[in-house]
Amino acid sequence: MLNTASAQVPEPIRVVVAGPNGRMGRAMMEGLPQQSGLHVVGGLSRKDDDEAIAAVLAAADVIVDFTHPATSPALLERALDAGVRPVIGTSGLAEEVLELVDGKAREQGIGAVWAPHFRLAAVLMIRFAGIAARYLDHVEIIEAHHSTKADAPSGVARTMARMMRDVRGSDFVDPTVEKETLDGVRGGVHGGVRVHSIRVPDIVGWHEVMFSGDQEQLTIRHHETGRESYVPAVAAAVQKTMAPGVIGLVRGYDAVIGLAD
Ligand SMILES: NC(=O)C1=CN([C@@H]2O[C@H](COP(=O)(O)OP(=O)(O)OC[C@H]3O[C@@H](n4cnc5c(N)ncnc54)[C@H](OP(=O)(O)O)[C@@H]3O)[C@@H](O)[C@H]2O)C=CC1
Ligand SMILES: O=C(O)C1=N[C@H](C(=O)O)C[C@H](O)C1
Repeated sequence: MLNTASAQVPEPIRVVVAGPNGRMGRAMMEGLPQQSGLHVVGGLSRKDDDEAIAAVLAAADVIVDFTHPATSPALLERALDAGVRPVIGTSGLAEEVLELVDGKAREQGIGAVWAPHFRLAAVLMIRFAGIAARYLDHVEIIEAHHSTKADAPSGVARTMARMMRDVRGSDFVDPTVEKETLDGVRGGVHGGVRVHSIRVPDIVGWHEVMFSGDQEQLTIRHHETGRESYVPAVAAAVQKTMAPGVIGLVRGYDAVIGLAD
């Protein structure tokens, strides 16, 4: 005899996608409905008025945000006030915004996820760079993206520069160039880490971290070729925000998947 009590199917998680017409938004709108346990209820665009935003948020459990640092903070705040859990991929957000998300999520007793990169190999690159930063005195980051990317440097480059400076506990050695014959030629700098941003058509994402020690160099490189593979990772982050006991902001895709040290 069928035991109907144990055959209950859980309700799907209702997801709204911010920026559904952007490159990442399109990938989410196409891919997330295929993910088990998820139901995409709609998208939120800058064109939507207050009423439309309120209606979509009222029908959602989670908001997936790959938009722009100018508009993302207000939308995230609004979503959190409505009790909707954010999964944030937008780059260029200030630390204060992430702290606000964490605080509001805790107030509401709900989860949230932010990740500078939602790909496994990218997370490994960030981890490996953190290890090498403890031992090698010189490092520079080169990142390349499509020419329509809004921000520079990439969120990942910024995150890695800060993280490497933090694990080292002091600035990296940043050699002085006696005469720069082109303004800005040495890139941006954080904690002695030089960061160089390349913008050309048709590159999805490319990061290289180049360390130098004593008569030796170490290069860690990540290169991605498409956006479809973000979908299962973002779906895992959506699930994470809903997991029992997850309250406040979970930082990094490594924390979402419980990557072992
Ligand atoms: N964490 C990660 O793993 C990844 C993060 N990203 C980040 O996700 C974000 C989106 O990337 P991508 O999809 O390539 O970007 P797109 O420019 O293709 O799309 C962004 C969308 O955001 C919306 N938007 C809201 N506010 C603004 C604004 N002020 N200016 C421009 N667009 C705005 C637009 O939609 P509308 O007009 O409908 O509102 C637009 O379609 C970026 O910050 C990027 O760095 C990208 C890939 C991976
Ligand atoms: O804009 C992109 O495309 C990407 N942005 C993220 C970043 O700024 O680090 C991550 C990835 O490199 C793709």
